[in-house]
Amino acid sequence: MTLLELRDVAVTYRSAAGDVPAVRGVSLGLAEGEALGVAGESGSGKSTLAMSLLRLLPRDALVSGEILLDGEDVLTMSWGRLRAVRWASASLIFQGAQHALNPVRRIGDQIAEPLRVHGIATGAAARRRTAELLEQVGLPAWRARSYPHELSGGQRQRVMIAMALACSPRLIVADEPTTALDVMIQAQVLSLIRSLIAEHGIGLVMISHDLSVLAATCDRLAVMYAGRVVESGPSHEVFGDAGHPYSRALAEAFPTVGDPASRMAPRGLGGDPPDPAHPPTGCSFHPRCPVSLVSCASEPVELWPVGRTKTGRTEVGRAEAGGAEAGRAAAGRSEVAHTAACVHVRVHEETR
Ligand SMILES: Nc1ncnc2c1ncn2[C@@H]1O[C@H](COP(=O)(O)OP(=O)(O)OP(=O)(O)O)[C@@H](O)[C@H]1O
Repeated sequence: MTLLELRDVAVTYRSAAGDVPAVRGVSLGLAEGEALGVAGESGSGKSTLAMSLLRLLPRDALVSGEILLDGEDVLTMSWGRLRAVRWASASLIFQGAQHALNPVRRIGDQIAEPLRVHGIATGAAARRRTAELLEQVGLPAWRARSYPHELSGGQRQRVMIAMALACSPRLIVADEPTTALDVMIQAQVLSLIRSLIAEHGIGLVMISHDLSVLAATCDRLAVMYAGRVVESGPSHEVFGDAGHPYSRALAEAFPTVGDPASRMAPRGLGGDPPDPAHPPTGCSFHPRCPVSLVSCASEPVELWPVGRTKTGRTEVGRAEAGGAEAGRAAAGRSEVAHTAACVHVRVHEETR
């Protein structure tokens, strides 16, 4: 069953220097208990998309489209309803979240806060639930009496995960949840997130610039470039056999988790990400694309079916036309490979 559905979501920030269209026409779906990774370079609009899911954007940001959580549009619900939905239905683990803990309050009190605010448990019941949550994230129950400065960065991030789980949400949005942690702790926290969402059947939207981390954690991946989803599909296909030249470059830019050989030669992406306030004409990726043609600078953007969810519903994303022609020009490749390399959004027929 569909838990979350984004339909043509667009976000534009207003600034003194002009409008910044940070997210442009994103349509994605997430089934119950499914994990979706959203990847892209800095400035591609990942965090903006994550924040929009819980309507946490600055008030002056212009948001359009629909964000349906269990069929209810987050963008149009009342503030009262939105407060109930945050934490109770959907919660957020954000970038560097472990620094967000209140330094002068005990861990247990902070974990119990959402339980109290949402009327789920108080007093002894809240203490029992807090102990249970600490144990679920691999910390001893006595840590409830600790202050944040008595914990390591990884332990603090575990506390944030416990807080996100407190009200038994159906969806967790995790924005770069392990970025501030060292590699060993990162792997432990990722494996914890993976096992908890599987155990509790929670849907996960995880944001990262690192496609390999997402591929190791998520069932499906969506790759963003200049505010658009340029490719989405099952993780093994998008990471292992990407259709869009940008997804390929992103996959090659990071070592594969668990493959030491790939650490030896991570290939960087050439050029800089575009300025979202002034995206390139035609295909946004064309100035950096290894297979672009002159026409890629002017070809219009078209709607293209990009995948099928578990429920069989077809997702619609935006394809950047012009790629097909570029593909035909790629010397020595078969027609199928041309299409795979250059139809900028591939059609993934998921058969699960
Ligand atoms: N409050 C804001 N006002 C104006 N522009 C903003 C605001 N927040 C983000 N932006 C701009 O929107 C674009 C997308 O930013 P966003 O943070 O969503 O990207 P990102 O992919 O998450 O990048 P990062 O990984 O660096 O966080 C960027 O150009 C950013 O400068």
